Amino acid sequence: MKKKLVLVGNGMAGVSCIEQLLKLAPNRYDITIFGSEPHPNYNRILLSSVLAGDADMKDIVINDWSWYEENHITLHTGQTVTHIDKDRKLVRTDGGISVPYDELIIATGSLPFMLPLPGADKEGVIAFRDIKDCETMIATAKKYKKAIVIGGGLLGLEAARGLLNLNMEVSVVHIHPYLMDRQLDQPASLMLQRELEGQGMKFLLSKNTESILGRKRVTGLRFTDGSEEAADLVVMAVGIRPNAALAKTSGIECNRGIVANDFMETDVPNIYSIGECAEHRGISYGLVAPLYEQGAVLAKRLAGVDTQGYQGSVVSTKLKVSGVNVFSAGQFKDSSDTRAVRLQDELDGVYKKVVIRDGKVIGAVLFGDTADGSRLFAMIRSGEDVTGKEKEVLLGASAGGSAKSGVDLVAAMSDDEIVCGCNGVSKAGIVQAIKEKGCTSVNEIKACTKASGSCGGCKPLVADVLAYVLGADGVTSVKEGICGCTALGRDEVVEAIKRLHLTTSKEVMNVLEWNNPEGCSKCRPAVNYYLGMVWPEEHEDERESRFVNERNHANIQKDGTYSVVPRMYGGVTTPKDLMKIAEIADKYEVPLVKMTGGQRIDLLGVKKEHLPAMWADLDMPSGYAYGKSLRTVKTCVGSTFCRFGTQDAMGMGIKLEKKFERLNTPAKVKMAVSGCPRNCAEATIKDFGIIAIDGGWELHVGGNGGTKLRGTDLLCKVKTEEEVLEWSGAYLQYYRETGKYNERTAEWLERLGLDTIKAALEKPEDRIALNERIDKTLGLMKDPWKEIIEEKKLNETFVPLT
Ligand SMILES: Cc1cc2nc3c(=O)[nH]c(=O)nc-3n(C[C@H](O)[C@H](O)[C@H](O)COP(=O)(O)OP(=O)(O)OC[C@H]3O[C@@H](n4cnc5c(N)ncnc54)[C@H](O)[C@@H]3O)c2cc1C
Ligand SMILES: NC(=O)c1ccc[n+]([C@@H]2O[C@H](COP(=O)([O-])OP(=O)(O)OC[C@H]3O[C@@H](n4cnc5c(N)ncnc54)[C@H](O)[C@@H]3O)[C@@H](O)[C@H]2O)c1
Ligand code: SF4
Ligand code: FES
Repeated sequence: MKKKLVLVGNGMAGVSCIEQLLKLAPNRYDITIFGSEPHPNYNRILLSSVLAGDADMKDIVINDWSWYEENHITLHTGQTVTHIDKDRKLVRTDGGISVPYDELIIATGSLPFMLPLPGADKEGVIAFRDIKDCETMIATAKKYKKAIVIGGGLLGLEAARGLLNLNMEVSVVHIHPYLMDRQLDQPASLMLQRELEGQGMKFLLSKNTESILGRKRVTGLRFTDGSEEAADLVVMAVGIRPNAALAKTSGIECNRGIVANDFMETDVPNIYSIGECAEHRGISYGLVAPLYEQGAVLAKRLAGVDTQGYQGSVVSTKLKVSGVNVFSAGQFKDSSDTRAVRLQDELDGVYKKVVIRDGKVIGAVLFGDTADGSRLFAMIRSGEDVTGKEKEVLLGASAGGSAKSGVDLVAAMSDDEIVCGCNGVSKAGIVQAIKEKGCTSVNEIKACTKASGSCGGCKPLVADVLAYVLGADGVTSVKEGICGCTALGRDEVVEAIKRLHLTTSKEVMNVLEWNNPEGCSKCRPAVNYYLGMVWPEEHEDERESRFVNERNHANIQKDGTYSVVPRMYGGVTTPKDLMKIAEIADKYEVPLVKMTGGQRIDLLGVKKEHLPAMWADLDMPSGYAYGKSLRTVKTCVGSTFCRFGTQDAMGMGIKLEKKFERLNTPAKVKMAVSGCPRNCAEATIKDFGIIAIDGGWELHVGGNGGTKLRGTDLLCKVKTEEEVLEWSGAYLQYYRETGKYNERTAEWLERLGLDTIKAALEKPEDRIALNERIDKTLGLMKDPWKEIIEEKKLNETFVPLT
């Protein structure tokens, strides 16, 4: 007769343990699982993605109903185990079911901590823990406008991002002065705050909530400093508590969590505990990686396979908010016995910190560029001595000046480096699955190894390992929709817009059966761009689909003020314009005037209400320093003044900027013109760089000077200025027509390949046709501020910040 194994808690840790056990000893137990929730086992982590519109509820099921059947597991959903009878060895549920056990696993997870505030029981006050909470938020967003998230940790920020995507106005209330204080130090936290403010999130920092206002339903919060903030929805994300009540009332030893030894055994024979409810060596974890390790140990124990036992885990975290790269691992705070190596680049928004004690890396924080995360995490785990190499450790992939990415990064990784942190899968594990099991796609790797199956953050790295082993052509790419609202990719959406003559986002989303009819913050700006690109005359730009900076035609700064950058073609100005700018800076008491990297003047710290009047006084075109558009054409003085110059770089730059200003492009575009190969305008790190040579010009493409440094490739050499304009027009239009929204030219070029692009532009008739299309679009572009001021549409069109 088989032994009876009962699992209480149908969640991530418990079921993962059962999966392992079935592999090790498929016929050893009769298994029964109880779960309070009415669902089969699902990926709780991806609730953030569901809320953000990047995944569907059906995508997050890990094991569907049939899995239980196929493995002969008796599943009782919607049943909460309320009592464990240790003497008679049976469990009882609130629904009256009673089941005997030989072995019992308690994996009841955590409960969200609800602040015991007056009014916390009002309608509209919820946590973010399960499918029900997620559905409540989605439904609330259809009816109400304003949400407050209490808690600026991982969960709070992911909830806030999701609610923004659902078109709610979102404020995050945080008790400390810095966000994610449990994972980040102050500089990284400030950079994160700035980035999220740019995405439209509002923060109320150092705020302690005193009570929740409203009669039946919440209407707002009152803080201990006396201030109040309105809200139709309050989401509490202030941490979790191990759900140990069942164990406690059943006489099993508990502290904060259920006390378990290295073999996940409680103090009662045949009763084990794993997951967030368990406490191992004084620690209850709140991330899946350690919980899966605990499950693997217990599976071995129950299968009778030798194990060293669970030794505890060092954890690493990544925030799952699109467009934000944050990584934190180990002990990242400074103390008297630690030293830290730091790198901070405010221009590119990159911050890296590595904390060292006794010659060993013990913690790291990365913001902006997290490519080194897995390498640093491997060092923290291995405890290798890095004495004398501390700076190399910090610079890592970017040592030597050129940041490694993609396949190069994989090549530099050691075999035991972890690729998937959630599931503990190393590079060697993935390489083995490719070579021995014939995996050719990320999905197949997921099925074989579990890598990428939890938070999904490692998907790009798994894809890079595939490309490293199989070469780019050997990898089967799986079709991915442009966001969770649709399964259609970029090309299919653009093709449908053309074929079905769709001219508004509403039409696109209705006709193509978006599963979220309103779209989300990922697809709305993308669809708006594609429509404008395909139908420049018919499509009316949908301002509400644009990001906040583009809606307000200015760059929001970290303190809520704006920056104003007037257009200065080719970086050339006049004394008259300079005097005007100086007078206006003085008149509006602009706190800071600064030159930008693109040779423009930036007036920083401008109050929102001063923007229209300032632009009216300036009477200069907008510099588009905020837009997915041509930003600047940087020039050197060229032959006009420089003794080395062979061509008129400034003149060429001015012509280009006048031609392409205001053009909508998939992502920002930067240009530069140098008057000779000395290349003082740094044209070889621009999207389109022009370098004068004897008797003509070289046209360089696909450069990027940001976090992912990329030098340009030579497109061609031409003789005349007219040819420069013709090739650049054709190139930009080809990028506009084939680029994915948000894809810089450097990524686009790598995706398409230089040869494809050259072939598309090679024939004069193709270049002429592309130029005709770009000219049509350019002819329709208007200066936004001029339009606002002239048409006196100020109050209607100037959307206040959300
Ligand atoms: C929105 C969100 C995003 C997250 N993102 C990440 C991330 O990116 N990375 C990461 O590592 N972690 C993340 N986490 C944390 C991760 O989801 C948890 O660490 C993990 O789910 C814990 O697994 P568990 O099995 O211990 O608990 P759970 O998954 O909570 O499972 C416990 C289950 O037991 C059930 N249960 C409780 N008591 C009883 C009872 N008496 N009888 C029957 N059933 C019972 C519960 O209803 C629940 O379904 C996230 C969590 C949330 C909420
Ligand atoms: N990407 C990820 O890895 C991820 C995402 C979501 C959730 N999770 C996990 O889920 C669990 C819950 O996440 P969490 O963010 O709630 O927990 P947390 O403990 O990490 O963060 C809670 C935050 O709330 C703040 N806080 C506490 N009291 C407050 C108050 N009265 N007012 C305002 N702020 C207050 C704390 O300072 C803290 O920063 C954690 O274990 C977390 O690791 C992980
Ligand atoms: S790139 Fe050549 S022309 Fe231009 S400033 Fe430098 S040396 Fe002079
Ligand atoms: S790192 Fe989370 S799924 Fe791989």
